[in-house]
Amino acid sequence: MTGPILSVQGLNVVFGRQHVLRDVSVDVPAGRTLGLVGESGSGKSTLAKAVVGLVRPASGRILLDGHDVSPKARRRVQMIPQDPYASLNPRMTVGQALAEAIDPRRGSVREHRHRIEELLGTVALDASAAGRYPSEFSGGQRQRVAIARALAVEPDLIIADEVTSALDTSVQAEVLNVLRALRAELSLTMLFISHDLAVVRHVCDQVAVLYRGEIVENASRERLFARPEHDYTRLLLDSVPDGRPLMADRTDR
Ligand SMILES: Nc1ncnc2c1ncn2[C@@H]1O[C@H](COP(=O)(O)OP(=O)(O)OP(=O)(O)O)[C@@H](O)[C@H]1O
Repeated sequence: MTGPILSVQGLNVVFGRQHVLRDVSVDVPAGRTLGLVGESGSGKSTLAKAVVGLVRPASGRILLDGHDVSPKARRRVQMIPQDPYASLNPRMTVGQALAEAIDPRRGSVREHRHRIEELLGTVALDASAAGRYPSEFSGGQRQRVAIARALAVEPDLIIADEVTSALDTSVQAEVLNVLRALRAELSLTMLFISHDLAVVRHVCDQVAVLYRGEIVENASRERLFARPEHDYTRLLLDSVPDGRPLMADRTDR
C-alpha cells in the first residue's frame, strides 16, 4: 500500500504570542482532494504556507511522498493563488507564462508549443489564448490560466487557496468545474482551501474543518454533510444556503 502524498503530522505554528496552528495532522492520499475549511483567521493559509516552506513551524513534520519537505521538493507542490489578477505577469503572454513553467528537460520549443496547447485545452481554453496577455482575459479565465500554469510543472500536489473567492459568484462555477473535471481526468492530488463549504462540497473527497488553529473534524464529504459531528461544522453547514452548491453545476462558459 502506498502512503499519502502529503502528510502533515502534529504541526504547530506560532506567530509571536499567537498559537496559529495547534497539533494539526492531515493526510492527502494520491489522487484525492482534501478540503480544508474554516472561517477567516482559522489558520488555513498558514498551513498552506508551511507546506510550501513560506512559514516555519515551531514543531511537527510535513512529509511529501514519505520524505520531509525540502526546498528542493518545493517545485513538486504548486500553489494556485487566490487572486488571478496578481498572480500572472502582465508583460508575459499566456504562452510565455506556461513555457516558463514547463520543465526545460521536456524537450524542444516545438514540443513545448504542443504541451502549451494541451494545457490550455485541459482548462477549457482555446489554443489561441497562448498569444494573448492576461489583461485580455476575464477573472475566471485568468484563474484557469493559473491552474494551467500550476499543471505545467507536473506537481505531485496542488494547493488551491481560496481560488474562487476573488471571483464573482457567477464565474466561480467555471473555475470549480474545471478543477472537478481535472480531478477525475488527471487524478490530481489537491489540498483545496476555502471558507465556503458549498464550494468545498463541489470538489473535495474528504473535508477537514479547522477551527481556531485546530482540526475539529475530518471526514469523507458524504459523512461530513450528512452527519456532522462537531458543533462548529454544524454552524458552518447552517450558513450554506440551500441550492447554492448547485451553482457550480451551471454550464461552463
Ligand atoms: N506572518 C504572520 N505574522 C503574524 N501573524 C500572522 C502571520 N500570518 C498570519 N498571521 C495570523 O495568523 C492567523 C491565521 O491566519 P491565516 O491567514 O492562516 O488564516 P486563514 O484561515 O487563511 O484566513 P483568511 O481566509 O482570512 O486568509 C491570523 O490571526 C493572522 O492574523
